[in-house]
Amino acid sequence: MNSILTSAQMRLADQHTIEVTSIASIDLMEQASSAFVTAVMQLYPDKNTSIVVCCGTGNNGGDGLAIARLLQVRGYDAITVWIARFNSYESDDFAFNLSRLYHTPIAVTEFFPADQLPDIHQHVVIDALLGSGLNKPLEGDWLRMAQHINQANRQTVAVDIPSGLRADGAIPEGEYTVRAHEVVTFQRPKLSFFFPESANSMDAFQVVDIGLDEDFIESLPSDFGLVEAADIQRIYRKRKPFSHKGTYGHALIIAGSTDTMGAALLSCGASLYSGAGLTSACIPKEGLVALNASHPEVMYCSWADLPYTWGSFDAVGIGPGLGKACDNLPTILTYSSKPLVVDADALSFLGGKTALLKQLPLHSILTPHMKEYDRLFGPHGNWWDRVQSAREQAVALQAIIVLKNRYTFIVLPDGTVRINPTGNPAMASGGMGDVLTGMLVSFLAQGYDPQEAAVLACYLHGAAGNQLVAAGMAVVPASRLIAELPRAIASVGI
Ligand SMILES: NC(=O)C1=CN([C@@H]2O[C@H](COP(=O)(O)OP(=O)(O)OC[C@H]3O[C@@H](n4cnc5c(N)ncnc54)[C@H](OP(=O)(O)O)[C@@H]3O)[C@@H](O)[C@H]2O)[C@@H](O)CC1
Ligand SMILES: Nc1ncnc2c1ncn2[C@@H]1O[C@H](COP(=O)(O)OP(=O)(O)O)[C@@H](O)[C@H]1O
Ligand SMILES: [K+]
Repeated sequence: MNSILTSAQMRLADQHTIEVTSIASIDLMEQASSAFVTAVMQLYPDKNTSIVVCCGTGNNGGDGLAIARLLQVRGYDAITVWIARFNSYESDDFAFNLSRLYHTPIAVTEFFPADQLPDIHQHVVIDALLGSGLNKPLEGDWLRMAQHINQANRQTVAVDIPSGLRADGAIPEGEYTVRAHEVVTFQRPKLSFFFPESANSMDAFQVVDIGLDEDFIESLPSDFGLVEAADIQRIYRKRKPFSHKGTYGHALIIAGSTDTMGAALLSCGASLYSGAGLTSACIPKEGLVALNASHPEVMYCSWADLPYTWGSFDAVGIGPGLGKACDNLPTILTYSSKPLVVDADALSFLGGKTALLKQLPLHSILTPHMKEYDRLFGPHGNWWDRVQSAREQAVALQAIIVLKNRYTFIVLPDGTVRINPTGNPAMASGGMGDVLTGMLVSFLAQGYDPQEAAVLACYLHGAAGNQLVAAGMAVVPASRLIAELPRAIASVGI
């Protein structure tokens, strides 16, 4: 897992690297700038590309100056530098890099507050105005400069972070930032990149290694970690040669109603294709023909039989398309001591029912999307607040909260958060969450503990979607994703 640092921790890592490895801070800036330039050269290999580098006077601006020089050394001849001299401050490394720039043919123009900014004719803008040192919203000349860059509507690449975007904390609605097509960020992604509000500031990011001390970074206490393929390799257990259906557990999906039987079928299919030894469906009887036609492997369990058969299930999920039958949830909670997966209608049913929420078996998995989350725990004005609230709720309920979005936040009972990187907009269609629920129940049934099951299911769900997009699909229906699950699992190990 890749820990994600706050900007204060990033500064610590910066200082630590300088002290321990005896690298001078100016050389660290050079390493960062060189890594940035390598990324830019891949984005714009044509060395005739005209580029304007817009620099502040702190270390982000210092990076910008070094980037301009290094691009020129690597053969890019159409480089212009603008410096925003909007106050008297300049960092030492900025000043040093400015003196280096005067030995090059690069044209440097400094803008003071009263100056008019010329039109931007260049093909690419490199945004090095402000970085992780941002401590207030853009205003005055800084705001005008950011607006000028955005209005030029050129290809914009931000150094470390789009100027004006904060690295962590709530992103207030309407906060103005430079709008970057690509962010080349140093060493670790910034936490704010994973919040939907950052979509106003950036389309994509890539992380470049600038040589900070990785052991030190990983030793810092971090509440947020990015799930990596290596985590999935570590968690996933290969199927054994002498195993049989009993080895992989019995999953029960309680779902569906007359009008929403498809949700139940999708969950059951996902359980089956994720490898549960047996999958049973507790659905309204009128869904049986459809169930047998779509997934003949799945068995049926009636509501009347549930109290007697409950002990035979290794994991239970409840909620997709369940409708009115949610009224049975209080009874179900009296049966269960094992963790449940609670989704969709069952989550809405639990909204505001604090006493019932507290009856959930320990380490149950709740899988709300944003609206379901707010229905459960009250409205939140932004994603930062929602995630902080989910951390408190996960600790209070000793539950795992899978807060679904482009980047799903898997919030663990100790209040720490795992961020799932996989998935894509081709998956943004109805039924996708029902598939995730089936996968979660399946992995629980196979004996993964709830935290492992949550990480595994979210990662493989998105990985299956990514595989289908890579194979040429622009849209991925949920039923198609199910069929891809075995291949996504195979990519981890057969
Ligand atoms: N950490 C690392 O690993 C490495 C980091 N590196 C680079 O350093 C960057 C961080 O640099 P940094 O700390 O000098 O801050 P930076 O963003 O340039 O701001 C400077 C000054 O701006 C001011 N200011 C703030 N907000 C403002 C606003 N809204 N409007 C107006 N002014 C505002 C504020 O001054 P104040 O207002 O407090 O007087 C602040 O002091 C980082 O993003 C990366 O690019 C790499 O070189 C090497 C490795
Ligand atoms: N743009 C996207 N990028 C990544 N994952 C997505 C995207 N859109 C949807 N998903 C995933 O699809 C699922 C949607 O869940 P949900 O909204 O509950 O769907 P439904 O209720 O229709 O079954 C979540 O797991 C979410 O992470
Ligand atoms: K920047």
